[in-house]
Amino acid sequence: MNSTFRRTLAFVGRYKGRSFLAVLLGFLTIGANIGLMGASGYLIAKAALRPETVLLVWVPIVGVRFFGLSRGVFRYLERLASHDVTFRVLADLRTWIYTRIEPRGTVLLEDRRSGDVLGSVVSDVNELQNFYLRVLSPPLVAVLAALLGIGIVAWWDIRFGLILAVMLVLGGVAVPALSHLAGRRRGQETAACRGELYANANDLIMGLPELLVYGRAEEAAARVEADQRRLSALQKGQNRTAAVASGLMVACTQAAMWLMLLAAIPLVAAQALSGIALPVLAMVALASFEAVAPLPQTFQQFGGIMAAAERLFKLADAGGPEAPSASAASAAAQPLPEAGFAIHVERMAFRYGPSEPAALDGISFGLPMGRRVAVVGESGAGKSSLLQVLLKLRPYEAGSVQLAGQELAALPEEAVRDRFAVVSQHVQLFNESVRDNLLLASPEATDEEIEQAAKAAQIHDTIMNLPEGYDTLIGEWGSRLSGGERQRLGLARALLRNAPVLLFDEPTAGLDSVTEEAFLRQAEEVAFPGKSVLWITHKLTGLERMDHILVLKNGQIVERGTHEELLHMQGEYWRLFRLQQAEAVWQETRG
Ligand SMILES: Nc1ncnc2c1ncn2[C@@H]1O[C@H](COP(=O)(O)OP(=O)(O)OP(=O)(O)O)[C@@H](O)[C@H]1O
Repeated sequence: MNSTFRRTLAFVGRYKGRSFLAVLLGFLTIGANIGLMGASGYLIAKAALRPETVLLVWVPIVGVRFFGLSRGVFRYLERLASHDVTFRVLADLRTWIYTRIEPRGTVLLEDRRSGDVLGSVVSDVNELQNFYLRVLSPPLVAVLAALLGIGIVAWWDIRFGLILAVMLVLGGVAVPALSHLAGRRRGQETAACRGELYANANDLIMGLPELLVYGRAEEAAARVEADQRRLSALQKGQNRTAAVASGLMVACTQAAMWLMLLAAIPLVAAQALSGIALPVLAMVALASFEAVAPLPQTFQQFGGIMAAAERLFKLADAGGPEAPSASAASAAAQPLPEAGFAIHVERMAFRYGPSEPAALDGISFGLPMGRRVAVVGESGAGKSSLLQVLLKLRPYEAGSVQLAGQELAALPEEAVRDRFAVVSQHVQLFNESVRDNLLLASPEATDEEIEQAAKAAQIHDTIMNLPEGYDTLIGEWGSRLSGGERQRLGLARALLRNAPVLLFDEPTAGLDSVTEEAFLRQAEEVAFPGKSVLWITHKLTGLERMDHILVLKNGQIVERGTHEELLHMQGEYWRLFRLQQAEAVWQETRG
């Protein structure tokens, strides 16, 4: 918790000057209120004594006007300054978290549920806007303003200062701290209950068809209702605690005023104190409580804000230590050729973490320019890991990976990714127009180039049948696309990119054999020519088209050769091939 606080504080630390200005303005606002109340008390008392000339009350009248006006101005400036600091800190945080997760974006999304990542980035960063506004600034302002109030009353008599100090600590610190302690367990239960309610409601809505079919919908709805009832009860309890706390705070404020009067009246009676001091003391005591009024929120929100910061830092740290900057990596690197370069991998090893077993070990192969190499293997063999290393999403720990004779580790990430086009199993479509979705791969492509790519990938006719052709928003249409159509859009995207190396990551997973064959044919006709192709798959279909096949098992290459050579060997490849054939026959007879 301590280090989280310090790390969060460091973001505010960049704006020390502005932060202190905001605190100073906060102090001046409350100071003006104390001045206003004090001057008003003095004016009322003085006026009640019917002064002979208005000149005698002229100073307090000016004081009331001055403090009344300046309070508004200070409050406005304080809001401006504190929100300026807050939004600067938020902008820095967002940029920082983005630059930390961007190079490992796909990796992070893979490791966790993408909703978790989004939730963390959006709501946790938002939660942190309260760090300065609710946690940092109010206690500082409170201390300064309370000292001012105490100083003013202590000027008459030190005992008044002591009374006010004790009551401010009671009302501003002890009451909120106690109510926070009393409500903490209930707060945790509420958070857990809310999570359960969301999860159960989500299950109910998303799983409704299955629940209806199995006759369990009512049971699931009852669970959601029970959660809702429990949540309401917990919230009621929380509100009760908050109401008691705020009542106690008001009681402390009033008690401070009465105690002050009780202490002052005997002094007035003994003529040790002027009667005019009475309303001034009472009013200053009341006004001083404005300083501690926001502290209950500080207590309430501190835990939640620190938890949000902790989640964010965890997310940012998930990819390991801060990556060296692109410029540092590129300092020694020559630009990669635009086209036609070979990839060489030599005894490369990779693991996901220091305590993880090697996911890839002793990997050596070459992808000469214009050749087609397939990497095959069962689930968990290490295919995706290899792809991630090649795209520089994960660093290899030993051996060498060279693009055009240059070590991958020394090349800037963008330069590496620029030279690859990826067609993956999940073609991500964004809710933009079809054209914009295709332009993602190559923002400068002309309309003709887009059409050419779509025609080559045989998706042009499908697009032209849409209500607005290439300008149709993907939206609902995206979810109605068949698997084959999605893959063809992905292929069109990759074609538009016009990168020298094409990486296919399980491109035909989930496609039936007819669609798969059509996709393979299109890929071979329009995508392969003139490119280096790395085809990563667990499906051993269409591999006769490849120049070389690597068989991965437990992170190692156990066999290599052409489709025919590997079948002839009757080893791992042959075993996998026969298994898949048997499965296909079984599926057919079942169908
Ligand atoms: N994020 C991760 N953290 C730790 N280990 C991982 C991670 N991802 C994969 N692994 C492990 O690394 C090994 C290789 O996994 P990889 O995902 O590369 O296999 P794959 O051949 O692509 O499998 P699939 O076809 O199922 O995607 C496996 O033992 C897997 O458990």
